[in-house]
Amino acid sequence: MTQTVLRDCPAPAKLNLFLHVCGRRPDGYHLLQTVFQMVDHGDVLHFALRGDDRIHRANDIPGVPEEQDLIVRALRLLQAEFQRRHGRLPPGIDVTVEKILPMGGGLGGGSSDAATALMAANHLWQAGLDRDELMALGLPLGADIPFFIFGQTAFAEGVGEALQAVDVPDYWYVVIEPGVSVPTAAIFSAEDLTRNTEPVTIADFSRCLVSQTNPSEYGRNDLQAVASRLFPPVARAVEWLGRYGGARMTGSGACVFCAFSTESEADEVLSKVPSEWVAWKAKSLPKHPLAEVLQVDGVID
Ligand SMILES: C[C@@](CO)(OP(=O)(O)O)[C@H](O)COP(=O)(O)OP(=O)(O)OC[C@H]1O[C@@H](n2ccc(N)nc2=O)[C@H](O)[C@@H]1O
Ligand SMILES: Nc1ncnc2c1ncn2[C@@H]1O[C@H](COP(=O)(O)OP(=O)(O)O)[C@@H](O)[C@H]1O
Repeated sequence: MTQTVLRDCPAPAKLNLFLHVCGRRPDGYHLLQTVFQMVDHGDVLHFALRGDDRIHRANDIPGVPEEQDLIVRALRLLQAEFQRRHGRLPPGIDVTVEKILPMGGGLGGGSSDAATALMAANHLWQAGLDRDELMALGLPLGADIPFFIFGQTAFAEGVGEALQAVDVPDYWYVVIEPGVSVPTAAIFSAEDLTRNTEPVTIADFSRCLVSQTNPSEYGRNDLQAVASRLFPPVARAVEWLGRYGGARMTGSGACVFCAFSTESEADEVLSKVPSEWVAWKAKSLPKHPLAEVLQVDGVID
């Protein structure tokens, strides 16, 4: 084992270009259809092997105790799986997190951090899990984790774990953070949530893109009405950004996005965003950017 440090590992945000709730599993979890799109804005993680077997987050993240951090929990799961396969514990890891993404933003920050940690540690430890095995290991920690390990724009079904690659043209996205943190559970447990949207096919979505439909104008986000009712700043951000195109919420909120064909259009809208909100632009990423850092076949292409 030669490499002991992996620095500057990206953990990008995701946007749910649409999100339909099509039913419920017997255990109460909701069956979704969504298209996940990564964008070039996110957290940055650094990893260093330790002399002992401790998994340690080296910096504070306000509101996320180390023991509850999805990164720490994911690394412990992989450490245990390594022990099961190789009969010994791999070295511990110090993780440093540059936390950029807001929590409860619907950008999948915690899941993306955990996915990046799993891929980085699989590489550093030479643990030998293939992509499907890493995705299955991450799923119990968060439904978005398999997508980030899948590593490309995807049409997702089930709770988000049944993934198929889908081509979406490059767009520039303007994203508004409405300044509230939305707990996912509160949205899914709302009585007035739409839970019976008719299933669509990947071809329905792709056909719409061919006929020039902006990706944030296809379908809808079934979680948006409930989030807008419970968190009025979400409704205000949708209303404001909607003046410039098909604006909608990502995931269970709170962030709101709109797609633009050119960077200059995105810049123009960004310059007008009211100062009460944090806002940024990001370009779509067809592939996970960690691939360039790792350049390992079998983990991510
Ligand atoms: C909505 C999505 C869309 O990408 O993303 P976020 O907006 O959170 O980023 C995901 O499905 C978020 O999945 P996940 O990250 O596993 O959700 P959690 O926060 O663990 O879920 C909290 C609670 O919401 C409910 N829940 C969650 C997902 C789902 N498909 N059905 C549910 O009913 C469950 O009661 C669960 O205990
Ligand atoms: N590394 C992490 N980064 C962010 N949140 C984390 C992390 N680990 C655990 N969490 C928990 O996950 C919750 C959801 O955060 P996040 O994934 O960023 O938002 P969302 O699910 O809305 O996209 C947070 O409120 C926090 O309690």
